Amino acid sequence: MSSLGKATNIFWQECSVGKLDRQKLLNQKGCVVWITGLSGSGKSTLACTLGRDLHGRGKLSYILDGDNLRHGLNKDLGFKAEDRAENIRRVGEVAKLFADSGLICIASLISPYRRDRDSCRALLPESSFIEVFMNIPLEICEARDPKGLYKLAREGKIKGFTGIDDPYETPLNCEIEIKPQDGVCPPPADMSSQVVTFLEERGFLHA
Ligand SMILES: Nc1ncnc2c1ncn2[C@@H]1O[C@H](COP(=O)(O)OS(=O)(=O)O)[C@@H](OP(=O)(O)O)[C@H]1O
Ligand SMILES: Nc1ncnc2c1ncn2[C@@H]1O[C@H](COP(=O)(O)OP(=O)(O)O)[C@@H](O)[C@H]1O
Repeated sequence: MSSLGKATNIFWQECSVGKLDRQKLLNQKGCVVWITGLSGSGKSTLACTLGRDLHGRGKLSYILDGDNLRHGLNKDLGFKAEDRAENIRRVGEVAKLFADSGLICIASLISPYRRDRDSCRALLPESSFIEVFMNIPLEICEARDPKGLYKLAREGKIKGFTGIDDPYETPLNCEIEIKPQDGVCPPPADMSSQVVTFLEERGFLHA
């Protein structure tokens, strides 16, 4: 299998230990839980809670957090649409490798463009890309504003801030939606258990 970019004369190297062997070792199935939503919607909170809950069940996961990756792998990227697209493309490729290693990869990024998220989905085997939409209204995210970024965006001190003067395209085909009930957001433990239940029902928590 290969997908050629700029390089020519490159070949795919097969090895004798494969994904199924690794999954058997870990007693789980590799997949990507892709958490998308506005800044302040609770993506990192869900990612960390889910990571801890999976760890408690003896399941190996790894978190790819947009904010964190922008300190290293993606430090050369800003927030214009093409930079966000490259950000998501890189993280999608890394997530694909983690899933192939047998891990439950938890990616938490705003990932505001549908096309970019769908490209990541297309990298993964059927049904192993699980899109989680943090459907939390802007007013709630803005009221939380833990980093003070919405305030700066409203004051015009940050340009192109998602939800203020930059777009967020809501998912059309997500597997899981997290949203307030009667105006109240589910607590982190409930958000996480919604995802754990999905993973369990779809057989990801066993080889
Ligand atoms: N202009 C603008 N728009 C949105 N977010 C901004 C911006 N500038 C800085 N930040 C901070 O960057 C974090 C989002 O990074 P991501 O890599 O997840 O963004 S994206 O997926 O490429 O859109 C985001 O983190 P979260 O609040 O955790 O979402 C912000 O802390
Ligand atoms: N389910 C929740 N209920 C109440 N507050 C939450 C919930 N999830 C996250 N928060 C709070 O909202 C803020 C933003 O959460 P965070 O996980 O950093 O969002 P994001 O990663 O999407 O920017 C934090 O202060 C966090 O403690």
